[in-house]
Amino acid sequence: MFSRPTSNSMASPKKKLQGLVAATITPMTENGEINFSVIGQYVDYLVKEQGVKNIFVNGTTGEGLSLSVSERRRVAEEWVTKGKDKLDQVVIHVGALSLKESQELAQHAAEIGADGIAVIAPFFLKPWTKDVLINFLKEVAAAAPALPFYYYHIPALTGVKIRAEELLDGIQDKIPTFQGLKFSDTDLLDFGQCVDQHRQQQFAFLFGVDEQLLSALVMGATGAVGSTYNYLGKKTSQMLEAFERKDFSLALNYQVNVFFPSHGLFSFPIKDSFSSLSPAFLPYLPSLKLPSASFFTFLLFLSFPCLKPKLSPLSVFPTCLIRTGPIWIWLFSSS
Ligand SMILES: CC(=O)N[C@H](C=O)[C@@H](O)[C@H](O)[C@H](O)CO
Ligand SMILES: CC(=O)C(=O)O
Repeated sequence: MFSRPTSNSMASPKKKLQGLVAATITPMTENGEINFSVIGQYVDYLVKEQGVKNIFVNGTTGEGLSLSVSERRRVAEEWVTKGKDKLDQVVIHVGALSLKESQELAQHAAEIGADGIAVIAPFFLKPWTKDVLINFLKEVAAAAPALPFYYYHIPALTGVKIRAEELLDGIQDKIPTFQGLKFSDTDLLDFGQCVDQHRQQQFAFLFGVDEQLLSALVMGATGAVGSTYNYLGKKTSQMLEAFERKDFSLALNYQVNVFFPSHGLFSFPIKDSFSSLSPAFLPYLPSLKLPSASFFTFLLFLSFPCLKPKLSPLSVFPTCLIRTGPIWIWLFSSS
């Protein structure tokens, strides 16, 4: 499973990023400040309870693009510090609309000792060709010349539809630190072609649609980055083991029964479920006002009591009731 040999093709060889990578949420206090005090606890939870030792910080799930640059820097620092000697790799997402901010974050990630950086395509004034996008990525990567660089392909959110396969063609000539792709899209043909066309280079091919991971394994994924590995890390490892043993029916059973129920749940309800860590940040705050988020949170609570590792289902119930209160009021008043 996820067992490609380590790369020696880049300027600064580092251990290869493989296996499960949890896209961490960013804990906040009720008044919207970052709650740094729980990050150490979060690291221990991932390692001990979920067996996950790689993290992806300030990405989609971490609401990185809703944070200020200074908050992003401090969040990255805290994860690196608390993860020291406990986590294998800490990858920091440093994408931004401003090239200068992105470069600042990349340089900062290198200074604090992160293990890699990832960048999404700028999504407001968008790059309209592959070359324009590559030029942007190249300038960011150059700000951290010793760090492995990952392109974070998430076209549904960025609106940048340049196929990953096209982007990867010749990418190491432009970005010598290019080390892999985080592919958050359902186009498995594009993903499979990326893997197939770069077998020699030993890049990391990290899949990012958790509900489809099994299909991506078949296409040659070497790892997976996702929000659900925060709380389904153990179960996903079991799916990976089943896949490795070629027990495809069991692997499919995991994929369908464990992941399909959570399909379409993005960071805010997932975050609600970790309410001991924080509510969601703007623009999702206050998540209590989002009926669907509250509803899904409730379902999530019922389906995955493990989400609140320190709490018993009984102690979680009043919280569920309070959080889903608006839904019940709405349901009763509209019936
Ligand atoms: C849009 C988004 O947040 N995608 C995540 C990673 O890229 C996934 O891990 C999803 O959260 C996950 O597949 C649940 O739908
Ligand atoms: C899932 C993921 O990679 C992210 O939240 O950015």
